[in-house]
Amino acid sequence: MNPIETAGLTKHYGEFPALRDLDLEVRPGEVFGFLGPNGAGKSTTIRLLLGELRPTNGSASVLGATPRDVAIRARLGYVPADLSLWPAMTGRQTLAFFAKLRGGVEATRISGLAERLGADLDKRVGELSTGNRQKIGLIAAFMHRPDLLVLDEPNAGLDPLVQHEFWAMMREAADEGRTVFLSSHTLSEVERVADRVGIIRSGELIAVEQVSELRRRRMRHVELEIDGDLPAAELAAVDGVHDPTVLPGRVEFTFDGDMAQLLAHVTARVALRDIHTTEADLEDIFLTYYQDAR
Ligand SMILES: Nc1ncnc2c1ncn2[C@@H]1O[C@H](COP(=O)(O)OP(=O)(O)OP(=O)(O)O)[C@@H](O)[C@H]1O
Repeated sequence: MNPIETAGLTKHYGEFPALRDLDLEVRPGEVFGFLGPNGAGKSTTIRLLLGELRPTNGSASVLGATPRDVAIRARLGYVPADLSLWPAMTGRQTLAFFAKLRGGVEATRISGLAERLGADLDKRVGELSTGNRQKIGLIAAFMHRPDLLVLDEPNAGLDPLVQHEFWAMMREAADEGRTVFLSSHTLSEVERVADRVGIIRSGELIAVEQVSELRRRRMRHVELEIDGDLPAAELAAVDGVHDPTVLPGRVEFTFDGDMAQLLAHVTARVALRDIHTTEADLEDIFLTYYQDAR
């Protein structure tokens, strides 16, 4: 049984379809990146998986149970997008409270995580900065070594050093056979830690890929300096050309096709003066998925 499985999972807010027909399998021991821009439906999916929302249609199974089953609570670690803690409690008191709910956590486990993240456990939570408060949320999610971690855009406000430590914590959890479901709108983050990525847009899952496959399909930015006219429509007709921009004496586009074929096509029409290519990053691949889906 996979730690997360959904079938036709759908959520409407009134008339508005925030999530449509989601079929998803997240496997044991993987970090699954759930990637999409603001408003794509990531938090809605997560709240359905946690039983905070009821689906309009379809179903979800989490750790082999229905999301509302309280028996799975202790095996879950959750960091919500809008983490709210008790402002008057210190980090230490907050974590002690959560530890109790989860049947106890060794003090050394908590202090070890606090040290890794540089968390201040003695300040009142209400007096902490956003990033420092987030660290308390992360410790609460990781400290009882849950089978499934559900993290909704968890790196909010974390500085780069802390982010690295947090990525290492996710990797370690997965290496121990636990599963991480990580929602993010940053492809570079997901690329670093995830094994597979699901890309969601306007409530629809548009692709699920191995990160290695995303990299293999990595695009290039191509810039051609030319003499003559090369209309965008003609360029767009070449296999692998995306988003051509035509400027005076220059055309630019992203490209994942056959370079020889491209050059033959171009030189048959205009004089080619220079070529610049740079490897596009995963953000561009991400955009391409969106464009393809549109
Ligand atoms: N309670 C609600 N009532 C009505 N519409 C909602 C509600 N919650 C979310 N939505 C809408 O559903 C869509 C998906 O929202 P959701 O919060 O799931 O997106 P998200 O991918 O998590 O975005 P973000 O990256 O900004 O957190 C958005 O268009 C949002 O405005």
